[in-house]
Amino acid sequence: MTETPLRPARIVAAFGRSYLADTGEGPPRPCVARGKRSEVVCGDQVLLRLGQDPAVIETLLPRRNALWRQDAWRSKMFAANLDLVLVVTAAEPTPNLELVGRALIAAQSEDIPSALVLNKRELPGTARLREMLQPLQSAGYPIIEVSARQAPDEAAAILRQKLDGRIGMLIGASGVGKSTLVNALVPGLRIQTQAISAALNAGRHTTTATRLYMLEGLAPGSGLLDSPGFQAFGLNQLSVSQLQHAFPEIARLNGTCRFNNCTHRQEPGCAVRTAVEAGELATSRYALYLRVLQELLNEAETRPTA
Ligand SMILES: Nc1nc2c(ncn2[C@@H]2O[C@H](COP(=O)(O)OP(=O)(O)OP(=O)(O)O)[C@@H](O)[C@H]2O)c(=O)[nH]1
Ligand SMILES: [Zn+2]
Repeated sequence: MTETPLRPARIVAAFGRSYLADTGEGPPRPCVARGKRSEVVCGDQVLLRLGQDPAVIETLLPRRNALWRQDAWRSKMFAANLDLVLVVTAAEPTPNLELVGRALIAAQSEDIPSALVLNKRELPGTARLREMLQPLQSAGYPIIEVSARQAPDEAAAILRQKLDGRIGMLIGASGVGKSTLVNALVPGLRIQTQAISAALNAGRHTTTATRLYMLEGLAPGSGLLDSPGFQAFGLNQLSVSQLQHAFPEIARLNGTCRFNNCTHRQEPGCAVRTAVEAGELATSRYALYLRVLQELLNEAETRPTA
């Protein structure tokens, strides 16, 4: 018996151990992973064996990057091979800058470029929000102002430009307007979502499935990854040096502290603390660095030794 050849494909939906893969031809194909462990995530590039239903993922190709989500118990990888993370904020509900800061750490530590999307720009609280985002802008993150409700076509046009040739993900606290933006960006979203649920054969539970919507009319491979119900990033897998690298304004000072392995806490001759004291590095950002650092150190202490 001759085996059908392998086809490269991209995972566009993941739910439990059921997947949909886009081969670039026809609708996405239902497929399953070989072996027991489900280690395939949305955005993964794979080699598919067609000719059976569901198709079989024979090979998982190396990932360029990955993002982890955190639940009460553990960090779990949920997306891979991203080119852009768009962190959405708005003046209402009360901005969650902690989530914004942590999203930027997750993206930056994996070398995924990110930008801030300030949605609901017509709200009176926007001027204040701009001030709050100032430290992030100084650190180098661009800010894109849109109004998904009042000017959806304009918002879509601006974001489509950013997504041309890229796979992007929208991240933000509940109520900032992510669904409104996804709806503006992906025509026929509801129909696509229903088709995905039907193909995954998992019914209404798929509302929590991570999905990748390929965007028409842009360079091939442009898409938007949607991860509903997303709560918090898993950052516990980071090393201290990865964390330092994840703050552009701290990474810039790399090598200028007295000690090579400076953690930027109490060490004498710390260039980072000097910059904070001089007002050159935002105290809010330094405080976030210290909080996440402490979490990593606590985690390392409780981690069972292999
Ligand atoms: N004023 C204003 N309201 C907006 C804008 N964009 C979205 N909204 C409203 O904000 C509310 C929340 O929007 P959603 O798109 O559901 O927000 P979400 O981020 O998807 O929220 P979750 O589903 O809870 O994660 C809705 O009432 C939207 O109509 C905007 O540009 N201006
Ligand atoms: Zn230091």
